[in-house]
Amino acid sequence: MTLTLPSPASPLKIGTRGSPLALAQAYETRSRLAAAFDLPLEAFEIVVIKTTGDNQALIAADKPLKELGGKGLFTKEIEEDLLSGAIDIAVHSMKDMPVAQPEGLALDTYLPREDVRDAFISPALTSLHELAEGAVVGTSSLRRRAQLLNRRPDLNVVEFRGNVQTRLRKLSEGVADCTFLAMAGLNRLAMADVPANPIETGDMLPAVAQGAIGIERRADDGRAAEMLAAIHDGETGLRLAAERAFLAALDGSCETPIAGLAELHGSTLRLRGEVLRPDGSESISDDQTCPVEDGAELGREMAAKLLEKAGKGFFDWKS
Ligand SMILES: NCc1[nH]cc(CCC(=O)O)c1CC(=O)O
Repeated sequence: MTLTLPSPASPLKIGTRGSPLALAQAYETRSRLAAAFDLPLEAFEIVVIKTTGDNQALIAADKPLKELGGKGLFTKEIEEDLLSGAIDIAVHSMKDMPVAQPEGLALDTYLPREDVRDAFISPALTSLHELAEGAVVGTSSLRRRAQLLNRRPDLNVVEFRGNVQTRLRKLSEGVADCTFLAMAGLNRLAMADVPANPIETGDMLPAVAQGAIGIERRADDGRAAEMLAAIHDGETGLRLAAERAFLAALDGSCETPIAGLAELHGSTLRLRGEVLRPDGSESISDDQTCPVEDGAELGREMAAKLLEKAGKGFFDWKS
């Protein structure tokens, strides 16, 4: 098959949200594609798409994101633009992507994964272990909140949202002693001046797919499929297959505290998974290995095992 490559006259349209992190990820995708096919950057057009999530997050800046409404809050408009042909590919943080895509779309290309760890961010402290009794921690992530309270029931968790600058300002105002972000985002934005220290995965298991960029396309677009295959990272693909199968079998949404991480050691895949009660009162976890090609199966098995241990109502909020 001969591929009609994009050109400055007929560029490949790359859709993305407009946040600094989303743009950095779109630029990375563009440079990898340009390098793989020896094309000028002008053969690609970055199309910024405003999503319902972006609008609502601006309007209701203090509300927990989970109260702003349903699945696909940050992806609906982008996927509509893919299906209509307004864009050709879309770049996403895989951590924010539902486990299944709408009919007609495929999401199976991943760039090499960044640091998977969470970052501990504090102007005064360098690690979780330095937090004093009763310290105030700021996060809007249900997973991080539940994990923190599970290990440290004495901590006070306050709702914390916004970009890095907003969070740093809140910290300097004394609103909280620390906050958390993904190392991946900080690294991609080259935010060297942020007081961030990585948290080892044994202390805080990351979200499924944290640090991974995924690229979505129309399932029947042969050109996009072939171009994306050239920049796909197979190792990230194997790891996400295990993690996303785990998440899918748990029926996880962004409203359930779930953590999962797959790592490759030669031909062996190690999968760690954790589910927590939203209030942090209970954590159930597992740590297993399998041959690399069996990761998805292990993910499903681990999910079934954890769900059985958890029992009904485990994810319900206690009032
Ligand atoms: N939910 C927001 C989100 N989605 C992806 C990242 C960071 C980058 C990544 O994990 O790929 C973040 C912010 C954060 O958790 O700090």
